Amino acid sequence: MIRFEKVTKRYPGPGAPALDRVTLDIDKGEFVYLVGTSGSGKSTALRLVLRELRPTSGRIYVAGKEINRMAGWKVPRLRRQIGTVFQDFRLLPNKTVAENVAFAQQVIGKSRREINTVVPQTLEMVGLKDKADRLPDELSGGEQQRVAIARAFVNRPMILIADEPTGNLDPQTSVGIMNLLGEINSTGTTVVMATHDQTIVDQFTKRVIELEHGKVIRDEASGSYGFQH
Ligand SMILES: Nc1ncnc2c1ncn2[C@@H]1O[C@H](COP(=O)(O)OP(=O)(O)OP(=O)(O)O)[C@@H](O)[C@H]1O
Repeated sequence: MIRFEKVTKRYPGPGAPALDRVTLDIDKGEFVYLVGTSGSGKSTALRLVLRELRPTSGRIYVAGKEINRMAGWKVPRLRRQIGTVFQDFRLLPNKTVAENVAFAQQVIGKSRREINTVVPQTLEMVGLKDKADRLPDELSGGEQQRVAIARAFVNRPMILIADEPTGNLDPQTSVGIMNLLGEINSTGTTVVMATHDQTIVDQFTKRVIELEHGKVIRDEASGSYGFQH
């Protein structure tokens, strides 16, 4: 589903590359944690998958297509197949919960009829059916993250990218978010989650890919946050 072949990314200026000849393969339906200290290249890797950045060298395939050779007009279609969730939720503050989720469908031209069916279903899935008419700032952090996940999932993407989704949440709320990401993964959506959350990685055991100075230093099918000696 996602394949990096000797991918190097250098930002302008001096210094080591942010990613250095990274090769990895993530299959459809996998759940993968991307771990590593701050600056190790996690966000860079995620942004490359979205084609928000272009690699300096190497090839990146998403769903069998080499995305750097893809014409610019096809990039929106690529991004529609990838849901994104961030640490800071990024909800539209003046729109209600339901409107935030509906917006993701409106921008890709879904009919009102479909939106009226799918948005309530998705809000039910994330446990927010009763809060559809609230504004984001009337919700807890965990609830806001559920809205963000509903918005990312409402178009049933092939891939869900989550960059520190539990970074602003307390441990118990984080567990609820992980259960939800697990549920989404069980529908066949590939989940790639960059995280510093050791407790979560050790509790919800999944494949772990660790980056250090832009290189893959560990890739374990069922790993923990830190290397186990
Ligand atoms: N836009 C940019 N311009 C220049 N250098 C950048 C840019 N974005 C990231 N970098 C550098 O690339 C390296 C990797 O950064 P990246 O954000 O991918 O790391 P990260 O593992 O996601 O870190 P964190 O855990 O803090 O989010 C760092 O050295 C960083 O300073």
